[in-house]
Amino acid sequence: MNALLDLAAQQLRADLATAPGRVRQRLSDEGRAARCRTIAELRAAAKRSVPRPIFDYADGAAWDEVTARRNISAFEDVTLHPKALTDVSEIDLRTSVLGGEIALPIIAAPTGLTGLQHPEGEMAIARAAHAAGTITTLSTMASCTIEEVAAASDGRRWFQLYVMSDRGLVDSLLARAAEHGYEALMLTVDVQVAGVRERDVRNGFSVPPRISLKTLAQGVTHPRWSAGFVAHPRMVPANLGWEGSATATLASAVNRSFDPTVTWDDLADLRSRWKGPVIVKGVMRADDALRCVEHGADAIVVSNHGGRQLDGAAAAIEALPAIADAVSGRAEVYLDSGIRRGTDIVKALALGARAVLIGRALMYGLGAAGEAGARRAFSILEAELRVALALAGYPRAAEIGRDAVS
Ligand SMILES: Cc1cc2nc3c(=O)[nH]c(=O)nc-3n(C[C@H](O)[C@H](O)[C@H](O)COP(=O)(O)O)c2cc1C
Ligand SMILES: CCCCC(=O)C(=O)O
Repeated sequence: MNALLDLAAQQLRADLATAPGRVRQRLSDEGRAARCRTIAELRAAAKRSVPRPIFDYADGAAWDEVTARRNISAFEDVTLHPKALTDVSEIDLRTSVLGGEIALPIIAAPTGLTGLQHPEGEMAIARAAHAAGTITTLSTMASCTIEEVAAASDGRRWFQLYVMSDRGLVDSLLARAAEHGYEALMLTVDVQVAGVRERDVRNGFSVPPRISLKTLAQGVTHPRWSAGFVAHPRMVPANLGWEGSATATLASAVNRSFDPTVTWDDLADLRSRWKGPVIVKGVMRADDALRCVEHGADAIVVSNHGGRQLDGAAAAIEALPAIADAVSGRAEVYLDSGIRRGTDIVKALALGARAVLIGRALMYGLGAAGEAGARRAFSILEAELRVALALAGYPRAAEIGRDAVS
């Protein structure tokens, strides 16, 4: 009995001695990130951590959000057919994109106004992507500058372009991206005009944020987020000269500055001017994919912008097989929109994608726990992908094919 009590007392003393360290760890970004075991848990943590309008900007989608939900449910409609008795002692996630190897077939999607989730914004995403051995894509609407992200982390970087009516601005963005080592240009073609995200409308989401009693109350109830925001307010896109501009809804700012006349001629023009690879993002039809190939695109991203643009559009995973068939190896095909699980990635690879891009998974991670949270998003998906490939009987991610799914 006495021996037992001694043991308990000893353990209690040891626990108390390490308690401050453990409390610090629990409260640290690393601790918060580590407690999230799934992308869904990162989402729940982000929802608690950042003001509601900022969570809604990332989480929300267009109109009834039907396509956003369908992006996820359509993965459930794809069935895996596991192959028996293959040696899965070594799982190889490597693949090559645009002539270079990446450690896993997951790339950071371009996201605008990322600095609202966390002041390190796209710098944190870049560090997390590079730590995972993959590529980061910087948005035209990024909160951090082209130069800041280039300086923040060594690794492969792509630059995503929205064609603005001010073509001088486009020229200067391209020149800065090329000068700072962004190897590929990703032209996004599904924001002809701003999609209507009703959560943003309801929340009065605007750039720069409008300060009201309601937003102040949000700030008070999210003190960790507020401390970051006050120290490094990243209120507007950093590369467009919008500093000091009057508050406007995101949709009206986009509709004022993006060029709705963009056509295939502009793709041809960009193709001839950009020296590196060109990727077209937001392709949902086989005929468009073929036209991209004819225009010299090196890669396309099958994407409906995470359901944030045309509600009612098909899920990206539904559009993928016909596009992969039409392209038939003449350009690389990637997919985004709805990736939340390792099995989603297995399904996308099986249906013809060489890699996937992730948008919200990283936004949730960043909102929940900054760079540690973004790293966590990569590590959760990587771990799930490893187990899913082993159980599917395909030890090499690059070799999974159509026979694995129906
Ligand atoms: C908060 C947020 C901002 C985005 N900003 C951009 C952008 O500036 N440029 C772009 O091409 N796509 C943008 N997207 C779309 C993503 O690149 C990607 O297509 C989408 O997030 C994929 O769906 P997922 O979030 O389900 O992974 C954004 C997405 C989110 C969630
Ligand atoms: C409306 C375009 C702004 C940035 C973006 O692409 C997004 O929020 O999805």
